[in-house]
Amino acid sequence: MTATGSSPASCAEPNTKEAPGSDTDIEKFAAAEAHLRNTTVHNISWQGVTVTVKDRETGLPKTLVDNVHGLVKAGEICALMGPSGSGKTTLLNYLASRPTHARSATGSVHLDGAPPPSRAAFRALSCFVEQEDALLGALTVRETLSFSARLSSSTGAGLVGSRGKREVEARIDGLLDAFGLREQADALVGTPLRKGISGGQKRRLGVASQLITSPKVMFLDEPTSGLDSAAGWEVVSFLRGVAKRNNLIVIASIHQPSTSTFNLFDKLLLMSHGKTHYFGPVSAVTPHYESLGHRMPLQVNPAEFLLELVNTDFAVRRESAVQHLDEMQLAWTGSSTAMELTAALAAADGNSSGGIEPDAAGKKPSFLSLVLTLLHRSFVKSYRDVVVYAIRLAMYTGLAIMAGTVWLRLSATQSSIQPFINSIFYGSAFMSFMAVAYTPAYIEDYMQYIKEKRNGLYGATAMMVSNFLVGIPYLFIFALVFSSISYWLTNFQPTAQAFFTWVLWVFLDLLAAESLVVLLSSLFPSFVIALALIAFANGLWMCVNGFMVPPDELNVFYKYVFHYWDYQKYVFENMMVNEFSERVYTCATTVTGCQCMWQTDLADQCLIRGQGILDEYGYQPGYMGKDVGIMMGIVFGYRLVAWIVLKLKE
Ligand SMILES: Nc1ncnc2c1ncn2[C@@H]1O[C@H](COP(=O)(O)OP(=O)(O)OP(=O)(O)O)[C@@H](O)[C@H]1O
Repeated sequence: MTATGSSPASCAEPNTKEAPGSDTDIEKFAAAEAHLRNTTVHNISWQGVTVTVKDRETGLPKTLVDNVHGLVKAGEICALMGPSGSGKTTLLNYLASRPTHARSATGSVHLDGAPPPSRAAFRALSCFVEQEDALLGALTVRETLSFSARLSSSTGAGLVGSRGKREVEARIDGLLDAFGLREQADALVGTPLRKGISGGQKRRLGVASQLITSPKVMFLDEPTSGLDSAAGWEVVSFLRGVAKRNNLIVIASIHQPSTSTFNLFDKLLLMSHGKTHYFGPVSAVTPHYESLGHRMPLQVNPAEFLLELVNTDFAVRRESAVQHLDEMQLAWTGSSTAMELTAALAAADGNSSGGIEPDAAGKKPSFLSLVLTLLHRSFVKSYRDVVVYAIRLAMYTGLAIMAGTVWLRLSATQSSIQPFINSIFYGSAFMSFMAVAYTPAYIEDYMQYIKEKRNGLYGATAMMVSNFLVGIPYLFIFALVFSSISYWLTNFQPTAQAFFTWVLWVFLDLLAAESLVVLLSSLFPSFVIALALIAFANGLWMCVNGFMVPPDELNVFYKYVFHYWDYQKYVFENMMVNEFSERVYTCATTVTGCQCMWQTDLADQCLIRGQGILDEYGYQPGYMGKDVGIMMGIVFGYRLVAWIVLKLKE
């Protein structure tokens, strides 16, 4: 194993730092990185990888990756490079055993010359770092690693149970040091409202959090995209250090690395139009092209030079450019480097020691332990990230003050009856509507879930259960705060029982509204689309809940298609029953005598029995238990469909 961290050459990059991976580094990190050491997988090889999709436009087969071979040994870091659309991500997904959305995908991927015993075994031995690695902004750097360890399907959780917390802490400290994040350990990752660590540090944290599960093979999709050259160099340099010290295999697609970042890689797979144009040592790529008559000018970034050579997108005369590209590709297949690769592949297959099984050390955490860890993580996020609940609490408090002061101290007279009804409708509908503010926080959790699901950490059930449970106390607090202010200011029926019944219905309203947000945001995890759909759904529920058009008047389509499973119907109906079923209102007295707008059995006493108002809507008391059951059913239904959506997206 060599330790040759290159120093950066360009002046835009830190030239005082040395890339980790030196002999002193190996000693320094020996103990802290013991868990990362790869003694199991000696190489990964792939042969004849061909991925074909159904062309979106023509419907005809389109080959994205065409008969690609390669071999990367333990301790090597390989760059997958090529112009945009050359098939890098597709190949990376195929190698990492992830979905490629292909019509057909063929070819073999071997570990130490033999196919892995199963997809699950391969995944346990490897990890994939996404291009936009989702991190939770409200967690600190150390917490991010700690939760990854606790959720991890291999070693992390096993350690928490068996070898203890200290061992996990030691691993986390080791990773913080290895990725230069020790000083940021207690810094927040960063939310839109609270600045956190830099983009490069986030990327390093994303890589480190995948390493906590001790993978032997790492796949990274453009780990430097969106970073400046200095930050990009640091990411690859730290990665190289860890790979060298621990004999890991690293394969990373990379867009346009700077010279010094490019030189950190040991091997290069250069692709264009899905085909291999070069696979071999980085140091031999310029000689290869020189032998084809393409001398690299001095002072030119080799990566840029190579990308320009194999890119036909901007060619003035495209046909001749494509023809020239084909000739270069043909020249590669006949080159000595290609022959060496063929021989190395044959040797690797010849030395096969049978399928490699992942270490048995790590146990999968139990479902309960996963849910508790997710609850803990969501709880930390809930009180630290104001977007999750604090802003909503402020909003609901503002809404309560506004509603309470607009409908201020209504009296039990007939002129207050319509304002009472309006207030009931407005409060319940608006509370539901404002649940839309939960969308960004949920989409962040969703993205995190997708990433962690792909890495085999936990599934849809653990996600849905923990998400549901963590919201309950907050929603109850919202309901209590909103009701405590608006109920008494408005002067709804002033009894404790009526008040707590009211709180219950506001709580159920919020529970259903948040479940609707979860469902629609799971279906369309894009803020704008989810927002539009949630607003539309709320608009629909408001129209058909019985306030705008009394249920008996509602046309049959809306009544039978939407009204009965509109959760706002049950909230509105029960709040109306709560206010009117046991209250009596005075009629107006004029010079001509008593004038009652609602005629009830109390008209001769110049009073209106509240039930008379309920009769107009067809509402009767005594159905609260049943209606609570229906509300729970609707909440459960939303969650169930959201769970199915998450399952299908797996
Ligand atoms: N079903 C499809 N029909 C047509 N083209 C497709 C289809 N699926 C993928 N492609 C195209 O195939 C090409 C290969 O995609 P891939 O993401 O693997 O390339 P890439 O080299 O990683 O590109 P980039 O560097 O831009 O991420 C892209 O141009 C993509 O748009």
